[in-house]
Amino acid sequence: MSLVEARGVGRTVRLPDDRALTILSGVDLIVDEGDRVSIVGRSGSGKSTLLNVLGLLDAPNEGELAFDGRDVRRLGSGGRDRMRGREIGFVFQQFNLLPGRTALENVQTPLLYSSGREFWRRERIATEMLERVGLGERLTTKPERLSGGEQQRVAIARALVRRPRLILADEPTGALDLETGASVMALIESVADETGAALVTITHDPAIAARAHRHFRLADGRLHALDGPLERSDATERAATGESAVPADGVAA
Ligand SMILES: Nc1ncnc2c1ncn2[C@@H]1O[C@H](COP(=O)(O)OP(=O)(O)OP(=O)(O)O)[C@@H](O)[C@H]1O
Repeated sequence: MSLVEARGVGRTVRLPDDRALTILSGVDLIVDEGDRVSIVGRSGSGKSTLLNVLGLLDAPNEGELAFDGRDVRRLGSGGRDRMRGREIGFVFQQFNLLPGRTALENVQTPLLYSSGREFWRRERIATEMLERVGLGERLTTKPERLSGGEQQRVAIARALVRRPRLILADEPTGALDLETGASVMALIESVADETGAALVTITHDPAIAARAHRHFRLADGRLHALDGPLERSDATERAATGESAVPADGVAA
């Protein structure tokens, strides 16, 4: 069974002058367990909106959206919040860490909404996750004293600490230099591999997009599959050599 199934999904918002703005239209996307999907597109094409819809943050006004076989519209807002907290992890360009809180406190935050063993063992679980991302020595360090790459590692640990089945990454390497970005991406992929999570990455960077198994482009709110799904080895080789499977502006001709 697919993890996420979006069929004919559309999202329209009402502007302050009462005009309607259609941001997404007729989007079909199926994401399976363990999938690696990249989405490119020009600024303003609707990428973040699509990620918010897939992450159950924004509701579609059209079409059907199912998560783990369940119709998201029937869940109600409490059910959507619980499903998001348990099953979905977000990684953003701007890390979004809580300032003034240690790395360990930041990573524990999602576990405050868990229950039972996960709740009571939250410090141990968060510590193990920080060790997993190579920050076992920085547990009590606050984000403002960490480098950009380290901050993103904390954010990754926080996103993945509940072992979500879907990871949604919005420009996860956008604030990092090329080398740090590639290592951060490799880290997200390896943790996703361990847990069998699906990974959907929005990026402007063709090398990051090429690391995925399936590639899409959003243009004017419509999602297009890019030609010829790349084999993993081919994608990795292209990423390593800087050769692009996706045009530099992220928009296919
Ligand atoms: N709630 C909203 N109300 C009004 N307009 C919105 C709203 N959300 C998004 N938009 C508009 O919809 C369009 C798509 O926004 P979105 O953030 O999804 O694009 P994007 O592809 O992620 O852009 P970027 O790459 O610049 O982050 C933009 O023109 C944006 O201004």
